[in-house]
Amino acid sequence: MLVLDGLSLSFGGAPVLAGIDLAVRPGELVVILGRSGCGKTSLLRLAAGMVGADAGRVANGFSRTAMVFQEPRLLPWADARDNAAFALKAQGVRRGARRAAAEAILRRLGFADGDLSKRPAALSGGMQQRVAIARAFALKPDLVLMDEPFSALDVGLRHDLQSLLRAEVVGAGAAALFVTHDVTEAVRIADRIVVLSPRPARVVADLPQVPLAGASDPAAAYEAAAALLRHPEVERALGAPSAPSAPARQATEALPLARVAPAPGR
Ligand SMILES: Nc1ncnc2c1ncn2[C@@H]1O[C@H](COP(=O)(O)OP(=O)(O)OP(=O)(O)O)[C@@H](O)[C@H]1O
Repeated sequence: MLVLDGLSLSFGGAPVLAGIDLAVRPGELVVILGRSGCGKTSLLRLAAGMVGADAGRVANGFSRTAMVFQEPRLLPWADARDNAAFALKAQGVRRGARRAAAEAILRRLGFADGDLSKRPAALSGGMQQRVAIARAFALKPDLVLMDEPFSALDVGLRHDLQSLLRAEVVGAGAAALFVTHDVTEAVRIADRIVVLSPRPARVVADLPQVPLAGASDPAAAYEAAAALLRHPEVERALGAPSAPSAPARQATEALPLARVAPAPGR
């Protein structure tokens, strides 16, 4: 289990996180949802042990933690296969075995023969991000920390990878802590959605969900997102307008979604 206990953090005296309590259990995908700049990445970096908190503590009982960042952070001189195999090298896995493992994951992520030996400069942004995801999954992590990993991808690929994340990571019994500001993404993948307030971030809602990734009805995610936004504390935290009267609410039902969710094809 990963336990974040009373985490507080400031930058230059300005509070960013104000007493965050959160637990992530094996087999659970927890989404952290909050407005841009509210402190989501900072919280993930604390969870990863990359920075220390001003107060509180992080207890990580998982044995293999992998992280996927917003940007791919690939080695420019190494091809896709070697980049995806990189973390296995540090674990002492032999070259042939680690390249085979990396290749298998890259193929599941949609890589064709000709792409496996391309260097990052010859890959699209979406392909580079898939290499970064393969690098994390190759470790067979029991905890994955993901910082808006799909935000640069087109909507079809994003949906494929959301389903794959649930199947490969959560389906294998691992846990994931996933940061996003996209409400529809949150309802597609989450077992629980933890909503943060604007700076300084506090947990304002911690809501169980039935994840919709792979659901055949594309409208289901929008309906679930709209339902989430009807929680007053969620609506306030995500910056939607204050609760309108019933007739006004009907007239503007789609408006908060347009503000917090990416436009189709982004
Ligand atoms: N190293 C740093 N030094 C000073 N301020 C920082 C540092 N890192 C983050 N901040 C500030 O802390 C606040 C929270 O940043 P953070 O990146 O955690 O937010 P976020 O919710 O992940 O944002 P986004 O959704 O835009 O990625 C921001 O105001 C940011 O400018």
